Amino acid sequence: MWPSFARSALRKYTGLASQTLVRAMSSSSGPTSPYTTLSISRPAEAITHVELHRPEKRNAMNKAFWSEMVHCFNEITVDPECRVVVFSAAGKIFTAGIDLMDMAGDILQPEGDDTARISWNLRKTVTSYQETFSVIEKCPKPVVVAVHGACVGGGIDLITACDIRLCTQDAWFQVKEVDIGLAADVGTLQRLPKVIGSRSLVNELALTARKMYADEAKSSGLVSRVFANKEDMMAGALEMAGEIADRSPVAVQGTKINLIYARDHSVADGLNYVATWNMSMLQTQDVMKSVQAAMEKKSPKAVTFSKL
Ligand SMILES: CCC/C=C/C=C/C(=O)SCCNC(=O)CCNC(=O)[C@H](O)C(C)(C)COP(=O)(O)OP(=O)(O)OC[C@H]1O[C@@H](n2cnc3c(N)ncnc32)[C@H](O)[C@@H]1OP(=O)(O)O
Repeated sequence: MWPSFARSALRKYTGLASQTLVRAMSSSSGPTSPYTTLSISRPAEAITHVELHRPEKRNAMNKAFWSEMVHCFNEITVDPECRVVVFSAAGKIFTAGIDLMDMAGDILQPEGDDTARISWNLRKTVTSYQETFSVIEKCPKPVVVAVHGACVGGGIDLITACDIRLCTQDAWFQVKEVDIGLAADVGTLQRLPKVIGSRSLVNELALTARKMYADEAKSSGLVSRVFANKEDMMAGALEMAGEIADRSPVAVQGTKINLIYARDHSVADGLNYVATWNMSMLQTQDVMKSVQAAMEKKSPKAVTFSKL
């Protein structure tokens, strides 16, 4: 049975029976065309659910995955019906990271006639894999990621590119790359230090590949909430996504873009950027609508915002 807050959230956002949505959120039958590794659904208005869907291989990231993610998030970026994304995984765990069978050729036997060409091709491969997760960050719609079970290697690259991280009590996280002889190269080493406050802890995790469990993930700031089980987590993720979707998309998307800009620049540069941003965006009708609703003590849900 779903917790009461989840049932009320589900009713609030859709008016549909909660059990229908539970099924839509958590038991997709397989990948959604044109994808072979992702299942895409719309569990509630303005919310897109992206689910990793290779459960029999523990959602290992095969060749198809690396390009499907780029296609998927480019579509979401321009989809005016989507205001927020919930990202989760089907099956026993979140992900086992890179598919060690399918990807070995690209990494271990790169093509090219000489060292320069082999190196150049390998560089192109790495930068294209980086885009698989950078698209999450470049997408202006906030992404709430919900992790259960293991989140290994490439999984850390993925979740550190998301905006809000949730996990279950049984979740564990592992920066596994040193164990397979490489320096992580698709985002973990760049983003994890910006997520976790302790540089020492980041270094420890990346250099030893030790597992970090849910409680430490919470206390270190990797995740913001821990749930007893996956069902509760998906309800919590959907409720949070609903809170975001209720608000002005101009405000929400501008907030994501400015938070990421501020992370990567000085305070002075960030203030300059947001001043220029808001010299346009403050002119949106959404400000007047939102202020009026606040004055009338109405919730943002009561306001109709134009699509963006
Ligand atoms: C330029 C490249 C940038 C990217 C770099 C990324 C690097 C990384 O991701 S490093 C991390 C690599 N991953 C691993 O080392 C994890 C390996 N897997 C495991 O340790 C376990 O599978 C796991 C603890 C995650 C789950 O254990 P469980 O007992 O639940 O499952 P298994 O019986 O082990 O596996 C079930 C089937 O899934 C296949 N599988 C699991 N992981 C992978 C993988 N990483 N690659 C390919 N296939 C994987 C496993 O072979 C089983 O398949 P089958 O035998 O056909 O049933």
